[in-house]
Amino acid sequence: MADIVVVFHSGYGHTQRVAQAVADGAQAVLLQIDGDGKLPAGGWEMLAAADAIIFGAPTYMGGASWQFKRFADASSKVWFAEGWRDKLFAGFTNSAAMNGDKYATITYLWTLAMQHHGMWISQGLMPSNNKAATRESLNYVGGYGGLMTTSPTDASPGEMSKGDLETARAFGERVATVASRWASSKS
Ligand SMILES: Cc1cc2nc3c(=O)[nH]c(=O)nc-3n(C[C@H](O)[C@H](O)[C@H](O)COP(=O)(O)O)c2cc1C
Repeated sequence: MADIVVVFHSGYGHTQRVAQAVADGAQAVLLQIDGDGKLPAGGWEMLAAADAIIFGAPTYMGGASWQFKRFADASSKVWFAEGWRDKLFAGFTNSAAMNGDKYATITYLWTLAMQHHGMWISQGLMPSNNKAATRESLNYVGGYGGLMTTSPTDASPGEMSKGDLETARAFGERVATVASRWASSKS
């Protein structure tokens, strides 16, 4: 089985819930960036050992939270040594508005993966975009480049859409499937 790490920041717990669902689907380890933008002890080593890294950040003011960006900037040390070259990457974001400029965050996560010479895994589910679709349908938010989920500003993490969490789980499963194919093609 591939070694997958979900590295994420969450200011108020919503993105954390999504991260948990992604990790459940991918059978991945969770690595939380703290309120100062730092990883716990051993975090960089976990990332170095991973076959696939899934980035997660809430969308704040049309981009990733500053704590995630601090982590990203700190990864420049890894970048110098090309330490993440040819790893698999994927990304997700949660925000309050259905659009809310989430795609800007996904684009940033993709750019970070590209700077590290990585391979990007897309969201992988068709959107639920017909009249029969409901808020709890899979990929109702309609992401392609990465997983996008939505929680209204007055909703607690416990009130997140079950459909979004199922979508997150399916996204995690996709990363695990691709990662195991990738690992077997290298051996
Ligand atoms: C500083 C700040 C900026 C935000 N900017 C956006 C935004 O640009 N678009 C949006 O849809 N929601 C925005 N939101 C709402 C958050 O994305 C939303 O509450 C999200 O669930 C927070 O995730 P978290 O609980 O993991 O921190 C913003 C929230 C904060 C606190």
